This record gives sequence, structure tokens and C-alpha cells, in this order.
Amino acid sequence: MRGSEQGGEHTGLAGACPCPSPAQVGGGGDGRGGGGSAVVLLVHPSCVAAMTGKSLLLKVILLGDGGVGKSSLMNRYVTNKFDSQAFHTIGVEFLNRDLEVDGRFVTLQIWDTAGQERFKSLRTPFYRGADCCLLTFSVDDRQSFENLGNWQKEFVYYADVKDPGHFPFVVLGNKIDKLERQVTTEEAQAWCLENGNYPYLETSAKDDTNVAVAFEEAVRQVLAVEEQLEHCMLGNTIDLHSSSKSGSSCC
Ligand SMILES: Nc1nc2c(ncn2[C@@H]2O[C@H](COP(=O)(O)OP(=O)(O)OP(=O)(O)O)[C@@H](O)[C@H]2O)c(=O)[nH]1
Ligand SMILES: [Mg+2]
Repeated sequence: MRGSEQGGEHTGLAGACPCPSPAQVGGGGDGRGGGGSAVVLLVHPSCVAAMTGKSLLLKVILLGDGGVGKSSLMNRYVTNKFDSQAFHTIGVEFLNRDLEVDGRFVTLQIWDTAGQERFKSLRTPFYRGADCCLLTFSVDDRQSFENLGNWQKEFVYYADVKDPGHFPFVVLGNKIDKLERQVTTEEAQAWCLENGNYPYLETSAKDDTNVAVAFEEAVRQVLAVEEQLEHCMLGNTIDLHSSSKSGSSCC
């Protein structure tokens, strides 16, 4: 595994949420075990990062068949370079880049994985803790598009995603600079709609088309899910005398 890392605070939507759940929060409502119901404020790490001015570290992972351009997308975004003779990745590599999205400072840790089947056992241990998964195919390679569902399943399984319906996936159709396409924009959009209403972006690592937009969209998706979680948690009220929770449970 190769990588370049900066500091930051890590959350992981794929793993267990680090916030204490209402059931884990003990003690009485008046602080002496007295009773009544208590409103428990659970602050998510992204809120802490926002309040302290610390950059939030988000882990995004690029998955897709070998040769679709995952490494090229990461390298274009982080180093603004493109190699027309890139080697296949073996295992995983990661690079960090700081960015600001909608007023939030984020350190994006981009994990680039080996798409070739023979490297499966080298890549899957790194799925855990990912905040977003970029499912990537090449618009000039139909098979890579048809394999998107397998990549999605592999990620959900090895990352141990508890709630796949709410996990932020983003789909990228790369190499749109190529004249001969095997997958249309409409087909790709239809797949995204049917499989979880994922955002779909067409990119070219070669021409630097939509590359920054794609990674920014990944951040937006993560922040949107976290905001939803925070909203739900902050709305929860616990009756400490009752075995059941009162308040809304929208997550
Ligand atoms: N025309 C064109 N070629 C691209 C683009 N992105 C990547 N390539 C080329 O496609 C080939 C494969 O790119 P990689 O970035 O190595 O693909 P990968 O998905 O990382 O492949 P693995 O590491 O094997 O999983 C290289 O020759 C790249 O130069 C693109 O947007 N347009
Ligand atoms: Mg690669």
C-alpha cells in the first residue's frame, strides 16, 4: 500500500458510527440519576470539525474494472498530471487533497484500488471506513459498465455497510474524450436511477473534464448523509424510565 497522508479527523459511514447511540448514553436526566426524560445531544464529528475549524477527513474509494481510469482520475485531481501509459495498480494507493465545498473545509483521502480480479484480496481490506464510494466505468468499455453492480456488492460486503440504501455512492463514466462509446449517457443515468438514485458524472482524466466536479460531488453526498444523521440524532429524546425511545426516528 502506498500513500501520502496529512492529518485530520476521520469518520466512516461504512463502519460503525463513532457517535454514541442514544441507548449507550447513561445517567439520569438531572445528572444524579433522578429521572424524567432527557434530551441527549449527540454531536457528529463533522459538526465538531466545523465548530473547531478543523478540516474534516473524508475517505473516498475508487472502484471499477482494471483500465477504466481510476488512477488517472486520482492523479489528475491531486497532481494535475495524466500518463497515457499508466501501469495497472497493484493493491491500493492513496493521495490526499484539501478542498472547500459549500464553505466546509475537507481533506479528501482518495483511495485508488486495483481493478484486476487477481488483486481482489489486496484491495478489499481497505474498504472499511470509507465515507463514499466512486463506482467507475469507462464509456468505451461496455463490460466495465455491466460490472458496476458487482463492484457495488463487493463494496457493501467488504466495507460492512449497514444501510446500503443510504450510503453515498457516486457513479463515474470516464474517458468521454473517446469518440467511440459503448455506453450512452442515458443508459448510465438509468442504471443510477434504478440502483439507488446515485449521482452520475461523465469525466475525462485525459482532458480534465469534470474531474474536480466528481470529487466535489462525492464530498457533497457525504455531507448530505451526515447532515441527515445529525438531524435525526439531535431530534431524539430519551425517556430514561421507559424501555422504548420517544421522539422521531427517521434514520
Ligand atoms: N483517452 C483516455 N484515456 C484514459 C483516461 N483515463 C485513463 N486513461 C488511460 O487508460 C489506461 C488505464 O488507466 P488507469 O488509470 O491506469 O486505469 P485503472 O482504472 O487505474 O486500472 P487498474 O489500476 O488496473 O485498476 C491508461 O493508459 C490511461 O492513460 C481518459 O479519461 N481518457
Ligand atoms: Mg490503477
